Amino acid sequence: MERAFQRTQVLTNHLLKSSSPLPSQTLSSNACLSYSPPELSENYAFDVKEMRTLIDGHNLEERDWLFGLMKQSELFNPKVKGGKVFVSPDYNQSMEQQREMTLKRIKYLQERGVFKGWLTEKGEEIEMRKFAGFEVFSIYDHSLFTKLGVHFPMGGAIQFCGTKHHHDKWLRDTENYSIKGCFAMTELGHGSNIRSLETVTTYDSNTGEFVINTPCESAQKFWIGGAAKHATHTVVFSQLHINGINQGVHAFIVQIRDVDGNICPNIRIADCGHKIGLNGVDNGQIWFDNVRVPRENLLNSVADVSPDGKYLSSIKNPDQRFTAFMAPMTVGRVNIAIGAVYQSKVALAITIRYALTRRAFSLKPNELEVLLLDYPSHQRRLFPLVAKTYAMSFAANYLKVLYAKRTPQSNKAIHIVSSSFKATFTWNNMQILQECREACGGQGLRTENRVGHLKGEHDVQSTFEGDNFLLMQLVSKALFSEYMAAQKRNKVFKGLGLEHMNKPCPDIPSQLTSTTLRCSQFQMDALCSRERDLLNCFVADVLKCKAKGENTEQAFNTCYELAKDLGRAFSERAIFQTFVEAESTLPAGSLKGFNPCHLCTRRERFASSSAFDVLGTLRSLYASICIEDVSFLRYGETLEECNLMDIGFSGVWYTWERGNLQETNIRERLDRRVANAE
Ligand SMILES: Cc1cc2nc3c(=O)[nH]c(=O)nc-3n(C[C@H](O)[C@H](O)[C@H](O)COP(=O)(O)OP(=O)(O)OC[C@H]3O[C@@H](n4cnc5c(N)ncnc54)[C@H](O)[C@@H]3O)c2cc1C
Repeated sequence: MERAFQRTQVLTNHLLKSSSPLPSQTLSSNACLSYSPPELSENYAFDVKEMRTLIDGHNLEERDWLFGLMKQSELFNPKVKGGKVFVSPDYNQSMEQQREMTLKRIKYLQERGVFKGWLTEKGEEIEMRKFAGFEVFSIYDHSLFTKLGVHFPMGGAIQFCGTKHHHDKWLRDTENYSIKGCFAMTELGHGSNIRSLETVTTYDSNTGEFVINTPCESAQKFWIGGAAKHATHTVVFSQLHINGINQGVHAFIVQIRDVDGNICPNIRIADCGHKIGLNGVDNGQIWFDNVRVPRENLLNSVADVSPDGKYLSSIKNPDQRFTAFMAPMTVGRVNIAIGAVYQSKVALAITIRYALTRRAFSLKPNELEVLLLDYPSHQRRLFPLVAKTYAMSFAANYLKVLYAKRTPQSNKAIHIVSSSFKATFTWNNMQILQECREACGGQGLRTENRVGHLKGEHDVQSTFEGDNFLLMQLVSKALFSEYMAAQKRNKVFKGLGLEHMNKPCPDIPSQLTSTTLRCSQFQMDALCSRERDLLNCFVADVLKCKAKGENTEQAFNTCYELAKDLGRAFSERAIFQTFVEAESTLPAGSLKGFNPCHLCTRRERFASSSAFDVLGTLRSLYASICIEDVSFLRYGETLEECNLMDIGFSGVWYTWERGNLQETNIRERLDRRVANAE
């Protein structure tokens, strides 16, 4: 017995020791474990604050205040490391705990006045404040971002689809979170195809009430963020049947829980359960069993029903009415797009810091192992993604302003640009997260290091608020309509950046020197040529299909591949344009005219390149990634043009890497390559 006790004692001591950190004197510090944050050891050749002002773009103080609020509260799990406070969710929490935590965080922020004016004030300033807020939430946690991203759009639907009595009745309570909102559009049977929703609402003129019903299982609302646990109200999207005529999809405010959180009569709710990410959001299913709501709960800015049951709308065309209903919903898409940019920034910041710390292999015997970021292959993996993220930042800033300053005339452009940017940014984001995960090796898989975890959290971005694939098709269809309208009325292209179509096709210079390749005009010409080429091909192919008897939808279906390429070409040209515009607004100074890659200031081979201009280099890099696109090669008019584009890509890289080869004639390299190939 005593021996057994002794053995247990020995084992207990052993286990206790092995679970505590190893005593430091047993291991000497090794170069591969020493870490100094780049901001301490690197001599930045540019003004970091100036760069932040440029890429964050607006409401910097507001953002810092929000970060400060998070750092002050235990709810945001603050931890002090190296004299700095870091906040991040506790990744060990269960789904239920994460949901409760998200709710508590929202309440904490609300009590400190973060959402003040978000629904009750109007104008550009408040819109930009909201965007800044969403960007900060997205840096912290996708669940916080998304839970607010379904609550405030419900408020937005009331704001835009409702009229004064809705505003007076609902907006203040929604803003101060005494009403917790959700947005019930998707059904089990219909997600992308919203026009075919199966929920049915009829009007009872005897009581002056609408009656909302889920007539079949496929009509149950599905995936509704906030519905499973917390939401008290929802905006329901439903077909409106008046006197036996279906007037199409309309939106109604419905209370689904009372103040104590009990589910209201004739409503059934189920939980969608655990997801691959975003578990701090309680997604739910909802069934409406002939739920009655007052006539006033129809959001009636576009259409109304009179007390005696007459359908009234100034928009007679059902297609236009549907578009008018959906127009205010673009804000969700804008928010997702801007959130994706910040996720890319988070992942790249973590990965590049890791690459500035981690050493692997020596190139010569007995030499210090090489830092990951000193490997050209590692630079090649990460720097194009940095360039992409800068480009997306400028494009996001443009999109926010476009939305904040919206007018009825700009709604179409917002719809098309937000669709294209949402799809492009979220796809880019997933590509960046995957590359970053791999570039962090095994550490990328540790949840605490965020990068791998973010993949699961953000995967849904390509699906909600419009499936990316379908959004890109929508963009191409819109471009087709622009083209046909311009031709039919014999008018010039105006808007969406398509004005280049009014000019002759740009010339690609025969002598492509590195200076030409780095010139923004050449890059813009190249991207415009690709867009022009694809748009011409797409229109020609759709018209050919129609001539063979297909209707327009069938023709779009047949030409899906061109539609996809055209959507991408439009996006990349539009994004690039915002880069050039952002650059042109800057005075020459710290951000124009320093080392091409501040991440590499201590690398010898960049030491001689201090005359470079970081934004110009990142812009060239972004252009080169786009120009590399296979579809450009496929649709280039001549073989020579294709090859020029091909060499354009390597040329930009080549000059960037070598730094001082300003006068290299890239054509010579092309000729050599073509000769070799033959
Ligand atoms: C975590 C999460 C949260 C969500 N939150 C909400 C919410 O709060 N409120 C809400 O209303 N909804 C919400 N949704 C639903 C979301 O908006 C839908 O999932 C989305 O609209 C896609 O619909 P679907 O899932 O039915 O996909 P489907 O429409 O079935 O699409 C499936 C695939 O088919 C493809 N496809 C569809 N049609 C075509 C076509 N014509 N041609 C070629 N390909 C096609 C699509 O590209 C897609 O890849 C949420 C979803 C998730 C996963």
